Formats: sequence, structure tokens, C-alpha cells
Amino acid sequence: MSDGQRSPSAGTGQIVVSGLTKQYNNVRAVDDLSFTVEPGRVTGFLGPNGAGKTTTLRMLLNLVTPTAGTATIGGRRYADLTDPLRSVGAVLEASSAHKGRTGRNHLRVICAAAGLPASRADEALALVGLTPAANRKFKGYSLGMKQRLGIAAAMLGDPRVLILDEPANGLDPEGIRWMRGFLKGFATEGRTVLVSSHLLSEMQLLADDVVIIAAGKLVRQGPVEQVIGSMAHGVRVRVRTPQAAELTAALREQAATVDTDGHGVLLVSGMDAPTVGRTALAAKVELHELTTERPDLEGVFLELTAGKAEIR
Ligand SMILES: Nc1ncnc2c1ncn2[C@@H]1O[C@H](COP(=O)(O)OP(=O)(O)OP(=O)(O)O)[C@@H](O)[C@H]1O
Repeated sequence: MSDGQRSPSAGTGQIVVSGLTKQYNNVRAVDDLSFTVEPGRVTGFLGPNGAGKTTTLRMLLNLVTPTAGTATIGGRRYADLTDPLRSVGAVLEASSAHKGRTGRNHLRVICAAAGLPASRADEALALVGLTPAANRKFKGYSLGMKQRLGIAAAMLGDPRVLILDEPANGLDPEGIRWMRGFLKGFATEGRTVLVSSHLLSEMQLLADDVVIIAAGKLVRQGPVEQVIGSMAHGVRVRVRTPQAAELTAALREQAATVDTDGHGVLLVSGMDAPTVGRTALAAKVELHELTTERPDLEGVFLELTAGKAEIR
């Protein structure tokens, strides 16, 4: 389907979540959550178990009714989209299908129900690399193939927006690599990808932007690099020396901040590694290690969500 034929009902494909809240009896699963997701980018939706990711995605897709707030796709609530299947593709859990049905027939049944041409089934199978397994029965599919079939089903309507809940769950490294390439390619076409995960290392490779939540609340949103860079300690230089006291004094004289891990390692902020090395040389201090440490998403995530990951 060309871009011109694609349903305009998802507008630009921008997702806006505003004041979204879901109260289940005594659990506030999602708590006054606001964030935006831009087209043309992969946005990782991150949070510890029970943070409220699935509930948020289900509200976005009109599967759960919010207690308060709104979630819109291209300016409209999902329920108000004129042609939701052609606008938004969703993969909420590993695809389930009639066990005795082939992958192709599974997709054809969905096409028929959604008023889409049956030819889309083969196109979608090709998109996810499942053409060779088109005539195999679903019960013989591996978990990775089931995930691909779920994505194929989401792609049937050639949507502008793709929403996936933990799509990498249970995938082997090859499957994860494939998924990464597929989602990045989708975003490169100017479409919107919102993908939830607790696999932080994977998100660092996949996402352009991240939305981090904990206990139902927004913790941080922004481009991955910016979120990592905004951490309190930022970049640090790690130094190991048998003359820790002399070096600490020399570095502090030059306004660097020096912490120690208590095991002969100094952690220096506010000064880059070459300057630390030069300062050590000038002070005739012997160095055994000099490394620049950049916090990664994993460290940022743990720091940002510390203490908020309790089971609710
Ligand atoms: N239907 C429900 N009834 C009652 N509580 C619910 C319901 N659905 C979710 N919750 C609770 O809301 C909170 C958020 O759950 P949710 O599944 O949205 O989190 P999540 O971030 O997707 O977690 P996970 O990664 O473990 O799936 C949890 O405490 C969960 O127990």
C-alpha cells in the first residue's frame, strides 16, 4: 500500500498521553502520566515489572478505560479513529492462533474480518520473513516465529503507528537482531514505534527516545543519549593509584570532584581523563589505571527507579 492510500485517521502518528490514570481498587496502576511519542523515531517505554507499562498501552488502544486523562494517536482517541486497523498496529503478546491453521490462513482470517484484501496476508508474511513458513501450521511455529506472525498481523493494515508490548520476550539473539532492524526500518519511513521493555541493554541499541516510568509515574523522557547524559554524576574518570592521597589533593586543587570507592579507586568528576593524567604526572603520582566511565542506560534506569520498583 502506498503512503497516499494509507488511512489518514492516525494523522501525523504522534502519540500524546496526558494525565493518564488507572485505579484498580487499591492499586494506582498508572498515576497522572503524561508523555509524547514522535513519528519517525523508535520510542522505548521502560519500567520495572508492575510499573504500569501494559496498562498504559492497553488504555492507548482502548482495551482498558482510563480513570482519568487521555491518550491520543494523531490527535484522536483510538476509539474515535475511523479505520483503526489501517492506522495502528499492535502486538500485545506472543501471537495466539488456531493451532491447526497455517500462518497464511491465520492472517487471511484477520484480513477477511477487517475488510482487507487477502493479498495482504502474503505481503505481511514477506515483510517479516515468514514466507517459507506460510503453509506450516501454527502449532509448529517457534516462539520467534509466533512473534513475527504477531507483527505480520499488526502490519496487515499498513499502519502508520506500531505499538508493541515486550516484543523481544523469549526471542533468541538472532530474533532480537531481526526485530531491531525491522522496527528501526519502520521508523525510518516516518512512522511511529512505541515499544515497551524491561530489557534496557536492548533499548539502548534500539530506541531513539525513552520514556521511563516507575510505580505508574513518569520518571524521565527524552532522547536516549540525553537521558543518560542528564544523570547526576554524568561522565567520571576512574583512577587507580598507590598514592591516592597525593593525587586527590592535586586534583582538588584544580577544582575536580574526587570520590573514593574505599578500595584504592578514585572517581573523578569535572575533569577529563587526559587532564587527570597530566595532573598525576605533574604531581609525580604513579597510575595503575585511568578509564573514562560513562553511565549506560542500565545504570541510569536503576538510579532513576531505585526504591520505586516495589510490587504494588
Ligand atoms: N486488571 C487488573 N486488576 C487489578 N490490578 C491490575 C490489573 N492490571 C494490572 N494491575 C496492577 O497494576 C500494576 C501495573 O501493572 P502493569 O501490568 O501495567 O505493569 P507492567 O509495567 O506492564 O509490568 P510487567 O512488566 O510486569 O508486565 C501492577 O501492580 C498490577 O498488579
